[in-house]
Amino acid sequence: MLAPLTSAQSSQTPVITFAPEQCCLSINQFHLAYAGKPALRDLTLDVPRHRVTAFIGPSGCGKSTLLRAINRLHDLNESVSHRGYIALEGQDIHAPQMNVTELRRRVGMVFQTPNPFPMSIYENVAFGLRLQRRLPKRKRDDIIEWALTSAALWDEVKDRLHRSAWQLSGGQQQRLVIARTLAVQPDVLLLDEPASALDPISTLKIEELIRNLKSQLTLVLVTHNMQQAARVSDYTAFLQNGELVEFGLTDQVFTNPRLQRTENYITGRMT
Ligand SMILES: Nc1ncnc2c1ncn2[C@@H]1O[C@H](COP(=O)(O)OP(=O)(O)OP(=O)(O)O)[C@@H](O)[C@H]1O
Repeated sequence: MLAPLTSAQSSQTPVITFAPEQCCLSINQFHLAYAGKPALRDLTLDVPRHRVTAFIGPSGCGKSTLLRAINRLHDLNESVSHRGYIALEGQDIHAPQMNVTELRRRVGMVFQTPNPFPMSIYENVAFGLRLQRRLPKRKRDDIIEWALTSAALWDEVKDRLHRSAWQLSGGQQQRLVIARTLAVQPDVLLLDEPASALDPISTLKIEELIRNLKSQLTLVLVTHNMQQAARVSDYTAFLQNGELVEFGLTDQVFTNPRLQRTENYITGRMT
């Protein structure tokens, strides 16, 4: 497990800092408002590389807003204003020289409802690759097999790659969407409640996949499911009212939270 450099905790500004070589995303005093109404309040948080970090907290606390901020999905929403700093591998994501298309390749995002495109399984995974660069077919096929294998889907679809993606089950569709994201080799995968629309067996497959993927990239998971956060994440950030309340090792946050507010949420005394 990564050892934080510093762990200074107060009820106002909990801060855990990782060494630069351990830190993938660095969020510093980040504030975001919709039409002037704050959704994230001066949030400071480091996301460690090659680990799973869970964002938990009551509905409306700002979890999805923070995920969307990390790959600049708010750019087209004119009502959004923000200040502060988010860095990916030390680079300010809002710097003028930041290429947003390249940022979104490096920071993939998977949503609650599986959203395969209306095309074949093969073409879904090839989609981002085709936008990115021209590849010889052999090379493209290799990447598609690698991405589907990484998403634990290859064995189930290898004989029907050219059938419609919409013929897959919901759980398979979600793994296909993850394969599509992996194919362009992101550094970070943001998962916004990726299993909440799935049955228990598909949910366990997604959880196993998340645990396995951290050897390849950094994962951030938004979930309402406390057991899921405890099962798959290494670190947990608890947000409330747009503020970071507590951040620490998942084992510590779940078994020995520092703050009463965290304990109340985790034990279901606050929803
Ligand atoms: N596009 C938007 N325009 C205006 N307000 C928004 C928008 N999206 C979110 N909000 C508001 O920002 C706050 C944070 O919302 P957000 O969706 O990030 O919370 P959340 O923690 O992800 O909630 P949930 O767990 O219910 O998905 C809420 O008050 C919400 O109403």
